[in-house]
Amino acid sequence: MTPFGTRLARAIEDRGRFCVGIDPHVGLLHEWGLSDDVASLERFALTVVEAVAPVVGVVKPQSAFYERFGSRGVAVLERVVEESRAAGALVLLDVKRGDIGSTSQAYADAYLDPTSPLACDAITASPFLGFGSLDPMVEACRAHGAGLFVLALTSNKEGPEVQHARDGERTVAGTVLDHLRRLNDGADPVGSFGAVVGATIGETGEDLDTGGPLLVPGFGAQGGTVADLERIFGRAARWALPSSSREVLRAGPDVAALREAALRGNDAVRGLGA
Ligand SMILES: O=c1ccn([C@@H]2O[C@H](COP(=O)(O)O)[C@@H](O)[C@H]2O)c(=O)[nH]1
Repeated sequence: MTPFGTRLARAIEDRGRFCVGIDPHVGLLHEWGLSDDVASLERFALTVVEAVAPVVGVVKPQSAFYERFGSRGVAVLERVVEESRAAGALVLLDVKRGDIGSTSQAYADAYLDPTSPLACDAITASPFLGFGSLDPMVEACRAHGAGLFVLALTSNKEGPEVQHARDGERTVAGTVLDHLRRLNDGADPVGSFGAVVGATIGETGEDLDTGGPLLVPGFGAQGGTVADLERIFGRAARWALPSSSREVLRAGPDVAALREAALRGNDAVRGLGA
């Protein structure tokens, strides 16, 4: 199986680095003239898929917005994953899983094993039960050519309390980034083990180049700009995936307008890391 990093490098080359979040917020359902029910969730999410999955490299559905409708919402998520992949986009499911190792194995089976109904190209994971607790997910990525994006420096204002905490010389975030560097060692052109680093984090002094990709939420609605990306990431931005949900989704429900918003985002970040 082709490693995720290789597939991602191709997707960036062919379609660009911009990642569109498919987050059916209740407020957006209403802005689109829809109700807060499963039929509307499906209409919203599949409209976004139709508009953006044929043109962007990566889409990022946020699992919470589907889970809140129970099993019927998860069935919609399954369609989002399947139809996005059929349209040629990689699917990075934002689900931020992490637990003791034996349960991490079940998460790996659920999202990273291609025989699962919810199999994706990559997922987000939380390392805060200890990086080693993610080993089953790491092994599943190696076995199935999937990718893992591990929280390191998140875009929310509460993140630094934990992520900037120090154990001797190293911060918690720095330790996460070191683990990722080890996992990506020797990968060419880029590894399959990414970090989640927000566009809103400001200066941290951390080395963000791990040899793997960087998922960069916080771009757009949370205030992150192209200038922030250039300042925070420098050369490491060559493997960055700036990600935006609400800012693109507000262009809907018109399919052409949504696609235009995604293409605009893609153009804005094309030259990063050059
Ligand atoms: O540090 C993080 C990690 C994940 N997210 C997720 O990204 C999107 C952001 O949505 P916007 O509408 O573009 O603000 C959302 O799904 C978050 O859960 C993040 O924002 N920050």
